Amino acid sequence: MLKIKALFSKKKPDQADLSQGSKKALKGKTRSNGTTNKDVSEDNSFPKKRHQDRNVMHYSNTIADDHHMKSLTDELVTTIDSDSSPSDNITTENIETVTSVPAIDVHESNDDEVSYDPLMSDESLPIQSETISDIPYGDTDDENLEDETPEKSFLEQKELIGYRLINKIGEGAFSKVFRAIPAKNSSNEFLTKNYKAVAIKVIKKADLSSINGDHRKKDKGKDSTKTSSRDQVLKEVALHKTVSADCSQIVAFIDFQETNSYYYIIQELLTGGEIFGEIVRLTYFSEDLSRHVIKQLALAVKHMHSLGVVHRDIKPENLLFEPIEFTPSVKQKFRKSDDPQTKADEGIFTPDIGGGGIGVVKLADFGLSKQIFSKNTKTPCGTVGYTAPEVVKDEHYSMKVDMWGIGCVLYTMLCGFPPFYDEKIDTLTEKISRGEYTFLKPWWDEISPGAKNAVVKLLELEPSKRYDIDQLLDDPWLNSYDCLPKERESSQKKAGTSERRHMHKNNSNYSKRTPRYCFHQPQLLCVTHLILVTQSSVLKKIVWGPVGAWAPFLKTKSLKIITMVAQKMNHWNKTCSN
Ligand SMILES: Nc1ncnc2c1ncn2[C@@H]1O[C@H](COP(=O)(O)OP(=O)(O)OP(=O)(O)O)[C@@H](O)[C@H]1O
Repeated sequence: MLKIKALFSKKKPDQADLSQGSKKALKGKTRSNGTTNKDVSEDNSFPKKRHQDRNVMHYSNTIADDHHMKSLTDELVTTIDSDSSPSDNITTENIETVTSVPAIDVHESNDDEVSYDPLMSDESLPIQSETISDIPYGDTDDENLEDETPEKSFLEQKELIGYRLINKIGEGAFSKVFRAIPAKNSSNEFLTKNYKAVAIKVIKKADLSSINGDHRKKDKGKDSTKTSSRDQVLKEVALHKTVSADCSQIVAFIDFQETNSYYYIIQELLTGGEIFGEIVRLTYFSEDLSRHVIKQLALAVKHMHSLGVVHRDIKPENLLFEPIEFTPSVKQKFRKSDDPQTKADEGIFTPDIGGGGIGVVKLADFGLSKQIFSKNTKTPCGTVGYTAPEVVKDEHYSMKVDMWGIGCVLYTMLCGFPPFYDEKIDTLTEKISRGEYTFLKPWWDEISPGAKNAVVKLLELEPSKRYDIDQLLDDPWLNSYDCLPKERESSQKKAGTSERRHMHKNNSNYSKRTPRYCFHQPQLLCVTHLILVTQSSVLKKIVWGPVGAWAPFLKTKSLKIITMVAQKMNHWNKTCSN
């Protein structure tokens, strides 16, 4: 089955992902463009709206009634079924009728396009007919002028209604992500109450059809490809909208527009960027900071699983965060494997707030998410290094694949390199299918048995023995705090599940020792960056068609990564020769 969603998500092996993510981290982040963290779902005031531009279709943000949801669901299920290859095991027995997926209200404004909202009355909708060019730029406060002045004139701006693109903040394989502001004097101005700025993922339709290399689709002709890509985007949006409602650990969905040339997914802006970049910056996270991230991720996954939705692409690149003020350590603590010259200070961890500049963490990117309605699904997807063995082995899998992904993230945060890596995709696949990973010395020497136990329970080969999300949330390590006095810790534990929502502090109790080890260089995160930077042809050997399809589109990695790797290798070489 061709998962077109995978094409949107430039799915790639883990280290390819790492390289991609670090590119952004290394070029630095803008952490000053604040937005409130208020969940959009709290605001019921989104108006139903339409505009009369014949070139633009508007998708209102309202939740449709059951009838509408059923018709969209039927359409999506049809899409899934018609998109399946014989090897897929998604049957109608496995798929119950979706009643929880809110439909996207699609309003016809172009005669060539289809309307999906038979129940929406025109009279009930305020008219939104302004275009961005109608909106004056000069009505901003002086202090906000810089934040609100577009960096340049973006092509993508032309067809976008009610938002002003300010600057590009990210790029996927088939999308660009912009920081934008709800335009003043537009019907979106009310959004500024909750969102000073938003993130807009722009997918160019032409790019989707040009990269859709699935031979089955080609056989069906261009139109079916176009329809399938569109359905896939609508499905991603519908799932994003569903799962982000009432969950503050998931990036909020705000709005969606489709125009002649683009899809625009408007979402909450997380100004810190990806957790991945922070792992590269800090080399690894302390146990308390790792907990801080995993707890929030676990709550997001708990919410998704309770809705029957599996994310299927949990990785550090898909965890975004809001920055917090950094408080330097009074005396920086090092692990014995650290290079004191280059190890960045994580700073002081503040309970309920975070540390290392990382505050609120939210799960993003629902391009591979799927609503499953029974235990099993069997669609190959995901990012190779973080993929569960049952997926690699092409067996049935379920929600437990997300638990494996959490295990990979936890492992990576704790030590700074992923649990499974091999230059050769075939060998990597083998390692994953055997669950072959180790707590490598010296990097894992100072990591607590509790943390290791959590990793072991998450990276359990047999899905039925692997932690489920509730077991993870009850894990003793996840609910203990290195930084807190024991009395406070036990009282926090007694407080039960409500405590799960709080963040905890670390004053770091790691011992400071001088490193004198010969490092296993190829296992290290930064070296794996280098390997993939220089040997990207490896990516073309990816076993899965859907994943292979994006391989040629992977971008050349930043020179800065190579420079950083060279510096680190220089240090390791020196250490080895001592
Ligand atoms: N809501 C957001 N707030 C801040 N940055 C974002 C947001 N959404 C995406 N980004 C940034 O834009 C980049 C690309 O976004 P996204 O991952 O959604 O695109 P994609 O095409 O799905 O990419 P991928 O191929 O990695 O799945 C990400 O690296 C992320 O850093």
